[in-house]
Formats: sequence, C-alpha cells, structure tokens
Amino acid sequence: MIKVEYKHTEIAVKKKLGQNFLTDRNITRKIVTESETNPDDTILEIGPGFGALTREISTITPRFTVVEKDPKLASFIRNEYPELTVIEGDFLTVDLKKIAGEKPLRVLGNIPYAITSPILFKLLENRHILLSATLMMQHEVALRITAKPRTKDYGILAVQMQAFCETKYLFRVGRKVFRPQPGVDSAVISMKPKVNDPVSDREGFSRFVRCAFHQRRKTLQNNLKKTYELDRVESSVLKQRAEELSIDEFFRLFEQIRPLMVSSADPES
Ligand SMILES: C[S@@+](CC[C@H](N)C(=O)[O-])C[C@H]1O[C@@H](n2cnc3c(N)ncnc32)[C@H](O)[C@@H]1O
Repeated sequence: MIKVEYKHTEIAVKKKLGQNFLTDRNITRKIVTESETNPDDTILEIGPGFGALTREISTITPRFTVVEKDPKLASFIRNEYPELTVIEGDFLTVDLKKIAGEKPLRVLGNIPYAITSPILFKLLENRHILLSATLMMQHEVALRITAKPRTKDYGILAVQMQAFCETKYLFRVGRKVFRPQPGVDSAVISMKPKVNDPVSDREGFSRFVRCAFHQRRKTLQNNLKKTYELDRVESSVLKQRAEELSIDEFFRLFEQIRPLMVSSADPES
C-alpha cells in the first residue's frame, strides 16, 4: 500500500480514484493561466486532492466549488480552504446546473484517468452551461481528443468532441511531477463549447460517428451500408475512410443520410 502525507494528513493512495498528486507549482500556475480564469467566473474544480490546483485557483478568487470523492481529502480541503464549497461525492453524479446557477461554469481539474471519458461526455452533455474546461489527463487521450483528420489519433473521440467544442492541446506534463508517479505522461487540454450546436440530434450524430469508424480501414460506404439506405445518397465522400473526413464533412454527410436510417438497423453491431 502506498501512503502519501501532506500537512499532517496521510492517506493510503486509492489507485481506482486516480490519486496521483501534482507536486510542481509551475504546472499548476500554467494550468490556471491557460484556463483564463478570472475572479467573476463560476468555477468548479474536479478532484482537488490535497489542493495543488485549488491553491492556484484561490489566488484568483477564494470562492468556488470543488467535488472530491475521497472523504478524507474532502475534509482536508474543507479545513484548508474554509471559503470553498466542498461537495464530497462523485463528479459523475453531481448536478452541474445547480452548481452553475445563473452563469456558465469554468471547469478545471487534474482528473482521475479511469473516468476521463465519462467526465468528458458529462461536460459535453452540459455544454450549454459550460464556459470552458481545462483538464489534465493521460497524454494519449489528450492526443485523441485534439487530433486532426488523416492522423492515427483521429477517431470517434476527436470527432465527437470537436463537433461541439473547440479543443486545444496545451502542453505535455512528464510523469515525474506526480506523487506517486503514474506509469504514463499527462497533458493539459482545453475545451470550449461552440456558440451554436452544429447538429440538433447529438445522439444520432454520435451513433453515426461510431458506425462510420466501425472498421477503420474500411470505406464509409462499407461501414454505413447496413445502417443507412445509401443507394439514395450521392456523395463522393462515401468512397473515403472516416479518418479522412473533416468535422464539417461529417456534419454534411450526417444531414444527408440521417433520414435514411434502416429501421431494423443496430448501428452498434
Ligand atoms: C489525479 S488526482 C488530482 C489531485 C489534485 N487535483 C492534484 O492535482 O494533485 C484526482 C483526484 O480526483 C479525486 N477523484 C477520483 N474520482 C473522483 C470522482 N468520481 N469525483 C470526484 N473526485 C474524484 C481523487 O480522489 C483525487 O483527489
């Protein structure tokens, strides 16, 4: 069992909670600077841990909300930062609308790696009340979120995120600045929701994208033909592979084939 101690509080590190604590203040400063946080924002930090990032955010404003699942760490933060609203619980189940109130949320966090995707999709679902999110995550996932077409990392995650948000790869963080050290490097990304939703049916778009990438080496024609009646579509992009399409091309194709879904199709199969 690995133990970490900070300011007379000791915890047994819980791997499943992704407890790798940042030890480099230059990194936390950089995250907050990149987030463009300002004192009037309604801020939410995911997983404050021992407060490495919390301390930095509180130099801009002392009042914001944090959500921490580990009871011992939640109580540590409550004692250290009495002005914060500390929610002891799971970020995946908190009501973001309640936290946001009147204003959109500025979200920051060095997030637990095991639940990166659920966190991203929760933020995506709540994009209408999100100002921005600046998040540290596993380096490989950061690459997959921000990848451009015709690269090996461009896939379902890139298209789903970039369809609704501007995403930016900010900087890489080596594993040595964490305690305990994780087995992989990290990176910080930002996501900012687009002003207008480019497609109204996000669920349908998401199914379509998963289907388009079903077998990466196959053309769109082959991947989509069981799910949509493609005979009725005239589009040269169907001869291409999903990884070759820009986000705008995905939108255009989706709008064309959306009404042509085969009623018995199970796009996930
Ligand atoms: C990678 S650590 C980051 C800690 C601190 N922010 C730092 O940078 O040193 C992730 C933190 O998220 C917390 N955590 C894990 N799962 C969580 C969840 N579902 N909801 C809220 N917090 C969670 C962990 O207990 C831990 O404190």
